[in-house]
Amino acid sequence: MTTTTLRAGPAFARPVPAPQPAAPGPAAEAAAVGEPLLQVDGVSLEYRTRERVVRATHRVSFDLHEADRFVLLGPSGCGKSTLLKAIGGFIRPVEGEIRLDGRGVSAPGPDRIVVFQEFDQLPPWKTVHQNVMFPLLASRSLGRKEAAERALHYLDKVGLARFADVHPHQLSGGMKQRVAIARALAMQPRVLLMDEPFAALDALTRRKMQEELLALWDEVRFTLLFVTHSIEEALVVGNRIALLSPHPGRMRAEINSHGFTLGSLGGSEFQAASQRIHRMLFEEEGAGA
Ligand SMILES: Nc1ncnc2c1ncn2[C@@H]1O[C@H](COP(=O)(O)OP(=O)(O)OP(=O)(O)O)[C@@H](O)[C@H]1O
Repeated sequence: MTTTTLRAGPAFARPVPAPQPAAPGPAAEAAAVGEPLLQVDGVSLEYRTRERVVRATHRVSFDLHEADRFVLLGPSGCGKSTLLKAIGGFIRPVEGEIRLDGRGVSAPGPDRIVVFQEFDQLPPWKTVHQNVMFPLLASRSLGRKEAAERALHYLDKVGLARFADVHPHQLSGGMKQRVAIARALAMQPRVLLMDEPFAALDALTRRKMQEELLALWDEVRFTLLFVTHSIEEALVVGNRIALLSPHPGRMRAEINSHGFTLGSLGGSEFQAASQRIHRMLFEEEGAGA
C-alpha cells in the first residue's frame, strides 16, 4: 500500500469489531497453511495482589504474519509491556489465548526473544561475543564452535564485529542495544519482541537505530512485535500498528502503515497520519471500541 492510500480514511484505519468472548477449548492443532504466525485471541491480562486486581488488557485480539513489523502503540499504562510479557510466556491470560504456529503459548521459549529498553541487559563480565553466544549455548541450540560463528555473523549484521572482544561497559547505549538485538536475532526466534528498545537513547541515536533496524529487517526479514508510545516511531518502524486505548488496554483500531519510512518524516502525509493517530488515541476516548 502506498502513502496515497494512507490518505483515505477507511483504508488507513480499520475499526476493531466489538470484542468477542474468549475462544474456548484447547489450543489449535499444528499450524494450518496460511494461518497467522502469532495469534492473540481475546486476551485479558491481570495482575493480582492481595488487595486488588488490576486489569491490564481487556479482550485484545490481533494476528501477526511472517515478516510483519507489528507495532503496539498506546498511552502509558495501557498494557503494552504486559501483552509482550504474555506473548513471551511470562504471564498467563485470564481469558483468551495466545497461539504461536497454532500452538498455545504457556511458557517462555527460544522461539520468542525479548529486547528490552534497559542498557543493563548484557552481563557485564562477558565480552560482546560471549554475550551473543550465551543464549545459544544455554539453550543448547548449538555447539560452541557453531555458536561462536553464528554470534559473529549477527554481530557483523549490526556492525559490531570489531567490538566482539570488548566488554559492555566500553560501549555506548546504542551499541549495547545493537548487541542485544544481535543476541536476540542469533537465536533465530519465530518472533522478535521489542519493548521500547530505543526509548532511553538520545533523539539522534534513536533515529539511527530505527534506520538500522529497518535495514536489518530488509536483510533478514524477521517477524517483529515492537512496543512504543511514540506515534512517529510506530509509523516509521511498523507496517501495521495496533492502537490500544488507555488503561485497561483494548484494541481501538489497526492501521496499515507500511507506506511510511524514515524518509517520510516531516512530510505532510506523515504529519496528517500522526495527527489522525493522536486523535484516535486521545481525543475520541470512549467513542471507540
Ligand atoms: N507488577 C504489577 N503489579 C500490579 N500492576 C501492574 C504491574 N505491572 C504493571 N501493572 C499495571 O498494569 C497496567 C499496564 O501496565 P504496562 O506496564 O503493561 O503498561 P504499558 O502500556 O507498557 O506502559 P508504559 O508505556 O508506561 O511502559 C498499568 O495499570 C500498571 O500499573
